[in-house]
Amino acid sequence: MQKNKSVPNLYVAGHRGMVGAAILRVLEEQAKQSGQALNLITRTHSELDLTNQAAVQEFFKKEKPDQVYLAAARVGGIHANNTYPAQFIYENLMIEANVIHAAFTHGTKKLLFLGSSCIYPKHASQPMSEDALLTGTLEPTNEPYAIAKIAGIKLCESYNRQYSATHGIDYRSVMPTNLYGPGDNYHPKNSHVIPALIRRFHEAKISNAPSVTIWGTGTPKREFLYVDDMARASVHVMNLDKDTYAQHTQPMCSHINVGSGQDITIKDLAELIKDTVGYTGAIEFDPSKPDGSPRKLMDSQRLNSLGWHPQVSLQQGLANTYKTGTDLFSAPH
Ligand SMILES: NC(=O)C1=CN([C@@H]2O[C@H](COP(=O)(O)OP(=O)(O)OC[C@H]3O[C@@H](n4cnc5c(N)ncnc54)[C@H](OP(=O)(O)O)[C@@H]3O)[C@@H](O)[C@H]2O)C=CC1
Ligand SMILES: C[C@H]1O[C@H](OP(=O)(O)OP(=O)(O)OC[C@H]2O[C@@H](n3cnc4c(=O)[nH]c(N)nc43)[C@H](O)[C@@H]2O)[C@@H](O)[C@@H](O)C1=O
Repeated sequence: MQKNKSVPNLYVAGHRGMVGAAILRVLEEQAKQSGQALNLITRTHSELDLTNQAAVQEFFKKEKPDQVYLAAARVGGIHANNTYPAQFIYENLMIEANVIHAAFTHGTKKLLFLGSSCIYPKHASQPMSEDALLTGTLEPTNEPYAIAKIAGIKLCESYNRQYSATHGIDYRSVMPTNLYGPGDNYHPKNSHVIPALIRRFHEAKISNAPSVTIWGTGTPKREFLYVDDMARASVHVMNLDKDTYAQHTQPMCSHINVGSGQDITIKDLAELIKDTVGYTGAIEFDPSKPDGSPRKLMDSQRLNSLGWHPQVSLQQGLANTYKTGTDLFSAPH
């Protein structure tokens, strides 16, 4: 595609993932509505392994993106985090360090890093504000992933602190709550709870199974956000002017929460998904499986006060996801 030199080059890392693909949709929609050209840069994982420092440096030297959306990561639910902790900490640290340092080295002024609500302490007071970071012990099932995500925030903060005045860089971090939507990972064990349960209830409906088993006690509470709302938040935060962002993320131009503002027990979520799928059997619980954090509701008032609000309710989002989901059950992940 012919590049238009007068508009910025935007690199979306992880563009084939659930969030990266949604960010592309939002950028494309905004470009269409405004009539402006869009210079997108993308690479698949097999074209560019972001854990490879030399390859990442070469890529940034060649493409020199003006803006980077860093949505590539090793991602998974409670079982995957608990089973593959080395991959979760190593790959995420490498991806973040390589991309953020290469962005700085090759003149990228704006970067948005995607973290996660698991950065906050297991027993943080609810709702969790941005200031709860590093105030207590993390949830053990995902501590390695959380440590890597905290390192990503600190990379952005540190590069800003050292180089913002001299090099004009402006690296920001958003902390999404649990996300779901089209393009999710439906692996029976490694996925997050929503895609896992959509698949399990759907398969039980097809096979007329008498019951479906939910991991854990059903008592933990989670906050869920539809991925298109997350993508709109990402583009919104990237495009806030520097002074506005700095004023709202004092003292260190740090991270900002992105959540729906409402949470639900896993038991009630299971009932909702059961209804969405149209399954009529029973629900059972397996308390031998981990519950993880008891509650993870984020305080997203900072971002709300900056003009972003979620648009898609959990009921609507689940219905949209189920409509698009079943053909993805057999996708590799
Ligand atoms: N999903 C959720 O509930 C939440 C997600 N987040 C964060 O949002 C971001 C996006 O997550 P999501 O879209 O759900 O994740 P996905 O697993 O759907 O997508 C991740 C993407 O990153 C790519 N990727 C992974 N490793 C590498 C690598 N070494 N080199 C190049 N590309 C790589 C994957 O490519 P491939 O598939 O080919 O490996 C994939 O395109 C992540 O930072 C995640 O931590 C935060 C909170 C909740
Ligand atoms: C986004 C977030 O995701 C992970 O943390 P998590 O919030 O624990 O996410 P989860 O979706 O896997 O589980 C939520 C709850 O749901 C229960 N649950 C029931 N039945 C199933 C089930 O079948 N699959 C899964 N995965 N969970 C189930 C499960 O026991 C837990 O109580 C981390 O990767 C973390 O690092 C992170 O960032």
